[in-house]
Amino acid sequence: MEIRTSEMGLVARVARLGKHYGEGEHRVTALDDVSIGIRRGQFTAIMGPSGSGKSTLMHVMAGLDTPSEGRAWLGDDEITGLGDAELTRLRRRRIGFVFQAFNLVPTLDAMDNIRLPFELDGRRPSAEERERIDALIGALGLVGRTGHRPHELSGGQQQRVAIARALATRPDVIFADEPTGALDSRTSREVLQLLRAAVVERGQSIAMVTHDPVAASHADRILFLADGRIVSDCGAMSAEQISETMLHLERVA
Ligand SMILES: Nc1ncnc2c1ncn2[C@@H]1O[C@H](COP(=O)(O)OP(=O)(O)OP(=O)(O)O)[C@@H](O)[C@H]1O
Repeated sequence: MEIRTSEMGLVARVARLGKHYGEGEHRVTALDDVSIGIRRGQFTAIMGPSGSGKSTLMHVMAGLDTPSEGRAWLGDDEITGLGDAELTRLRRRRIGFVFQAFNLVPTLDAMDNIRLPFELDGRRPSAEERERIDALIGALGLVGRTGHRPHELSGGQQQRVAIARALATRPDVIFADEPTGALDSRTSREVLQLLRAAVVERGQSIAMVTHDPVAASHADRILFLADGRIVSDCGAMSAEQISETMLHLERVA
């Protein structure tokens, strides 16, 4: 019998993953035989040169993209081969997303965007959840902005709404793609501290793609990708050590 993902102390994992685009001489290999797990209660950063496969790996792990080869699990559920409806349900219950393109609904104001995961799950936030949402709005400096629609907010404010939305339902795992990309350094630090608190205080798990060595230095573990493969799996590192590793990978890429 197969060992379950949870018994391995993981919240998500992939095995022998491959992802290709195009055919023949146009074929691009985005992921090449990747086997890796995201550990429960850890903040994992995923780094690597541009085009190394970071976003593809995160999208496959989160069930947003299907692999060409290999298998993927979210918790104990294998997601490879699941239909759209089942995948959507799993994602909604288990995952929070913070993506570069924010993925906010343009016609909804900030508060309704934050409450959207509850709405989609067919329920209203409980009193405790409403309190958590208010605390997130305060911590993210969004007080007074909750009635604004995305186009009335700056890029950084939109990103903070996306972060509040991802944390509001307290999902098992949060997938974040460049969550601090649109933020100034002070707000970045606050966002990273909030993500850390989700891990340390509430035992949630985070996988974060980033180019920023300072952002990655908040992580417990750093995975480095190059040419679609995991080339290094490290514990916490300083921003300087991370920059050096990245320089080395970019030189050999
Ligand atoms: N839809 C697609 N069609 C064709 N090729 C793609 C597609 N998506 C990604 N790729 C290619 O797959 C490889 C990995 O892309 P991916 O976006 O995962 O890299 P990344 O490490 O996230 O890059 P970046 O840091 O620049 O965002 C790249 O060579 C990219 O050009």
